[in-house]
Amino acid sequence: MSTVSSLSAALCLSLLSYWIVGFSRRRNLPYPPGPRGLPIIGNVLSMPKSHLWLKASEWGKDHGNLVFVQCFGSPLLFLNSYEDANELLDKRSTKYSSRPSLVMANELERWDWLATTTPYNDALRKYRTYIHRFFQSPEVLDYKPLQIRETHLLLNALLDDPKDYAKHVRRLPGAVIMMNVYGHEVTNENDPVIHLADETIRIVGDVVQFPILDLIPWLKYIPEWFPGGGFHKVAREARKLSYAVRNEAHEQTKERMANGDERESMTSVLVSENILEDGTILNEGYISAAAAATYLGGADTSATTIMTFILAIPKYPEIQRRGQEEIDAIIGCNRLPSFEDKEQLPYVRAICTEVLRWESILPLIPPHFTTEDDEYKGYFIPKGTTVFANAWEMAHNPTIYPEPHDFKPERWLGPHQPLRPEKYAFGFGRRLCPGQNWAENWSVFIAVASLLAAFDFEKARDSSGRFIVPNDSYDTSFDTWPLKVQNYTKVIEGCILDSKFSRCGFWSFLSSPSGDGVVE
Ligand code: HEM
Repeated sequence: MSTVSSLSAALCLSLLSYWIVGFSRRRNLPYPPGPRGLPIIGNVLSMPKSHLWLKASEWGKDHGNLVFVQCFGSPLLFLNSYEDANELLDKRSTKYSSRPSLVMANELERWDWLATTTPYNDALRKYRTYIHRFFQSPEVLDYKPLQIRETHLLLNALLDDPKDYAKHVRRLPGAVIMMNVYGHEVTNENDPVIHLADETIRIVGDVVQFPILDLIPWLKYIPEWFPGGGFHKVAREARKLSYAVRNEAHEQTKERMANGDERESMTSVLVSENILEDGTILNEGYISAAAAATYLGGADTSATTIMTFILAIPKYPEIQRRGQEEIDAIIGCNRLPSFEDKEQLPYVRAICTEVLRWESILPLIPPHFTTEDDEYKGYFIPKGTTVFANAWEMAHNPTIYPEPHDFKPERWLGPHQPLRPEKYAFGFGRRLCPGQNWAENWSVFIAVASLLAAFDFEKARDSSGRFIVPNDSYDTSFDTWPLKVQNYTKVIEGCILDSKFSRCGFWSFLSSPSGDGVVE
């Protein structure tokens, strides 16, 4: 079949689905407002290549907080306000908790086992139960000492090699998660398990190259030799990776267990509990999928949060000073912060909260998908609508947060605080991030408090001694068009800090081999 006839067939199919959606619409209720689209293709031409959240905010200015668009008959709804997201995604989560089907990612590359892309089904409920059990509170795995140890390793690495700060920061959550999930110890920067997982994150991000397949799913049938069939090769490579990332570290954990060399982890506990008399493991596929999804969901997001702190702090020396004064007054100079200090460090906690708001780590919450028709505020929301909560717009609404682009921890002090970013930054309803507690309450806090305690951050200078303006653009790493799940990863390129290790003389014990954070 020629390309032209393929496209005509695809357009006919799209027209049909457009017609079906229109037909099933309840005649007495309109769709929510939105920009006018063209026949058949709808709003496809208005969809930006990146930063869809900004476009959704812009549409919101003209059409209100609910914005409805269509792409080739597929309905998309943007929720620009927390109230609407809370009402639909939290309170009506029975209807709003699935995920849209992704042709390239799920069908061809076989990432369908990944929690973030799985529809709301039994497998997802299993994954979430597992992750919750081990990550929701530190009681099961007692991950706090490990977080402290890895944070101290980060401080040491920054001391030795401040220029590579991004690499050191990235290691921190990755190493803790690998230990929690597999009992795998990350000993150096060339760790093969981390390398495989990071490669996976990159490849999943590359799905963006083939948006057309999600728009016109029928195109997946064109053969590899046919013009435009290059996606088959990419999908083949990705399938290998999908298999490897789910199974390799899992198998290594089983090997360690067989050799009596296991360290307690999510995988080792679940495998032991599910082993049958004949040696097979009940639910093994779910166990390996949940474990792999944990790293993929938690490493980049947590690292980006800490990087955002490092980006903010040299721009606001006054905030750095105030945070350090609080730490010095409460903790003094003889030890580094511990989790027990958290209650007594309100300003440091306020910095962590502002980090979560200031540069929304996931500006568009990964899309939810409706599994039933719904009515809301007099509008009709059809089954099969892809729903995006626009966390960026929620976090930068000037009526809630005056001067929203400024980094102001003070917002989070005192009795009358605005809407807290935890309410939307970790998503909604039945898809709420299962790593929220691990990240927010433990990992990010201890990293921020320890970095403040140990370092003075300031902008680097050029050879003439002038401050270099940090490059604060974020990389978008995971981006599935037209769904545009944008997940910032690497934050700052080029210079950002001269970490002056002048604070309290902590260097004397940090650079000691134990790095245990207590001055002898
Ligand atoms: C500051 C760090 C983090 C942020 C900002 C964050 C944010 C999010 C968001 C917005 C979602 C989508 C929720 C939704 O669809 O409504 C999500 C899902 C998810 N997160 Fe996190 N996350 C973070 C850390 C973590 C950590 C540490 C883990 C693992 C321990 C993790 C594992 C997951 C998983 C597995 C999902 C998929 C859940 C599902 O689709 O049902 N995340 N996260």
